[in-house]
Amino acid sequence: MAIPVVNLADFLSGDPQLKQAFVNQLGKAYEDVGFVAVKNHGIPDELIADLYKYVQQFFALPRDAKEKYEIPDLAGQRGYTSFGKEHAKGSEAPDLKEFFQFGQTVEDDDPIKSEYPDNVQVNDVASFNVTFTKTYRAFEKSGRALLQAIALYLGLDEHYFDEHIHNGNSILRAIHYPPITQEPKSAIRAEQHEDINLITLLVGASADGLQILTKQNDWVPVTSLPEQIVVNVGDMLQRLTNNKLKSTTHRVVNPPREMWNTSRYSIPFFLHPKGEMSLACLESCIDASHPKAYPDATAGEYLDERLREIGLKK
Ligand SMILES: O=C(O)CCC(=O)C(=O)O
Ligand SMILES: [Fe+2]
Repeated sequence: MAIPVVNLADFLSGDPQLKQAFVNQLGKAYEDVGFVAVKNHGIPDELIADLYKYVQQFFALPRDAKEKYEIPDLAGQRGYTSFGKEHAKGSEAPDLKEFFQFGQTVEDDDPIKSEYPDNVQVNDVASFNVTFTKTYRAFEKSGRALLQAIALYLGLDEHYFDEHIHNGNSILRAIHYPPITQEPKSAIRAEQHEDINLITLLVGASADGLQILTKQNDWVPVTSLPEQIVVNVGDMLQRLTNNKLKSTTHRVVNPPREMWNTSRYSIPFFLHPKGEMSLACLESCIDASHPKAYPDATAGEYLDERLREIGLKK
C-alpha cells in the first residue's frame, strides 16, 4: 500500500503555509494510517549506505565473535541479541531475527548519564561505532523536527517534546533476518506487534516483507522509495494522545520459498523520551466521546512493563 508521503523540507522551509500544510498532512496520516513515508528527511544517504555496509559485516562474523557482544543483564538494550531470543507480546514463538542495539551517549553534564548503560563497542568491524554514533544523532535531529510538527498538530507548544527527548532513551536497532533453512514451525521474521516508543524511523529495509494491519483488518505491504524513510507512531505517543494518533500493528513476513536463501536487514530508530516523561493522556485529547483510556504512567515505567512482556527483561 502506498502510505501517505510527506516532505520534511516543507516543515523546515520557513514558509508558514507550507509548514502548516505539513503539520496537517502528518497529523491526518497519523490519525488514519499511523505510518508515513518522509522525503527530504535529512539523514545523509552516504551515512545510511555506510551503516548498512558495517551492519552486514557485523552479522557476517562467526557466531562466537558476535556472542562476545551479547551482555546478559542489559535486557538486550545494548549490544547483540542472538537469534531466537525476542518474541512479540502475546506470542510464544520467537522471531526469526538477531539484532544489535545502540543507545544514547550523554555528552553534556546531564545527570541522566548514570542511568544509561554504556554502548557495547564493536572491535571486529572498523568504523562501526563512529557510524552508529553519527547515525543516531542524525535520526534524533529528524525525529525532533517530526515531533515538533506533531506537537503543533496537537495544539501544544512546538517545542513540547524537545526537553523530553534531549538525552532521551532512544535505541538504534540493526536487525538481521537470516536465510530460512527449513520450514518455520509457526514463526515469522517478526510477529505482529506495535512499537513501544514515541515514533519509529526506519531507513531502507533491504527487502520486502513489512506489512501493516489496516482498519479493515487486512494485511498490506508497506512500500516506500529508496530515498524515503518510513516513520510510524508507537504506543507511547498513542497513549499520550489518548488514542488520537494510531500505533498501527505491523509485522515482517517470510519471503516466498524461492527467496528463502536471502537475508533481510533493517535498521529502525526507536525514538524514546527520558524515562521521567509523563505519558498521562493530554487534556486536549480527552472529552465526553473520548474518555481517558489509560492510567497515568511515566515512559520509564511503561518501558519496563513492555520489556518484560517481550521476554527481554526478567
Ligand atoms: O524489519 C522491519 O522492517 C521492521 C522491524 C520492526 O517492526 C521492529 O523491529 O519493531
Ligand atoms: Fe516494529
